[in-house]
Amino acid sequence: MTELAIETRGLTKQFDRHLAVSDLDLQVRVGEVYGLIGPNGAGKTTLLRMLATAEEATTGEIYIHGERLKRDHTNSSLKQRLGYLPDDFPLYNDLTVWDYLDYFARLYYLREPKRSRRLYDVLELVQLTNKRKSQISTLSRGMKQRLSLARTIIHEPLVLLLDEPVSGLDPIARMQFRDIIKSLHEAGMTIIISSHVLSDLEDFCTSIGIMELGYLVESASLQELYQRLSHQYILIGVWGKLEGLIEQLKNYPQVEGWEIIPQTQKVRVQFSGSQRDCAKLLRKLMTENIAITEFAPTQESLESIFLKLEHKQAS
Ligand SMILES: Nc1ncnc2c1ncn2[C@@H]1O[C@H](COP(=O)(O)OP(=O)(O)OP(=O)(O)O)[C@@H](O)[C@H]1O
Repeated sequence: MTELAIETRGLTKQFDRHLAVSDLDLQVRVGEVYGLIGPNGAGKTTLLRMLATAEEATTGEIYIHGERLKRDHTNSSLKQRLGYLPDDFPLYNDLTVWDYLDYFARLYYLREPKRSRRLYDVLELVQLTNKRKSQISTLSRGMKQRLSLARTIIHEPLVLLLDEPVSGLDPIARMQFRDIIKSLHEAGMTIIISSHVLSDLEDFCTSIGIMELGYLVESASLQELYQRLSHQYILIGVWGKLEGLIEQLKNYPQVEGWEIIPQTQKVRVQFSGSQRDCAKLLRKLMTENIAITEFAPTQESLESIFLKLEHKQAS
């Protein structure tokens, strides 16, 4: 079994009488991008704050790479492995991008020449190299968020905790931010990223957890969710009449149904087979002389899978 980067056991946070996080057992494997979804007030921020040691747990335990994480000063090297981007971290508007990052690098005792090299590397990763001399106040919101991410990873953490990092960003800024997360994932980092919108996370998470009212109500790898709940669809286009295609579909065991798309020569087929079965269907249609112009298998979107889980608030 792959090593766990993050594990919590019975993690609970109570504010007065209110349970913000309730008896939570979370497991995130090394190298995962774990999307934490949940409506406002579900407990995502509180959970991330506890993982980042910014908040004390009422009860329960946290393990990072198998080592118990404590809030006291006994495990500073373990804390160094964490990078935390809160949802409201202030930037110092009067500083330049370079000076800002340099300041944080010094806090982590990075010395020259390593410090400058690290700054250049991080700036390149977040695509802000040409803005290094700009004052922070002149940056766009997307650039500021990428700069915050740069600050979060300056000390090369192994585990990254990101609280709603793309909320409030426009679609292009979101895409740029997502591309950086993908690079960090490829570099082997373990990442938890929260959002109340599933579509923000869908294209790069490897696992998803759903929180509701302090509870982790679902936690699974995307692969498992797809296997459990997804249907595959194949869009098939033909040259000429559709009758020949429909005849073939009627006799094909894994075809569960189809729908003709009006005013086109296309059919949307619901298919229960694997990728290999898909290839077999295509070969069969070709040998039956069906003039295929398009054959596009598509997996059901994560959004519609989540609706089936009936966590409607989260999806
Ligand atoms: N310091 C605090 N004192 C009292 N209650 C708190 C405190 N922090 C959070 N809460 C409560 O705990 C619950 C969970 O809040 P939390 O911010 O963790 O949720 P969230 O899922 O991150 O929501 P959002 O998407 O709005 O950030 C909420 O009901 C909130 O009001």
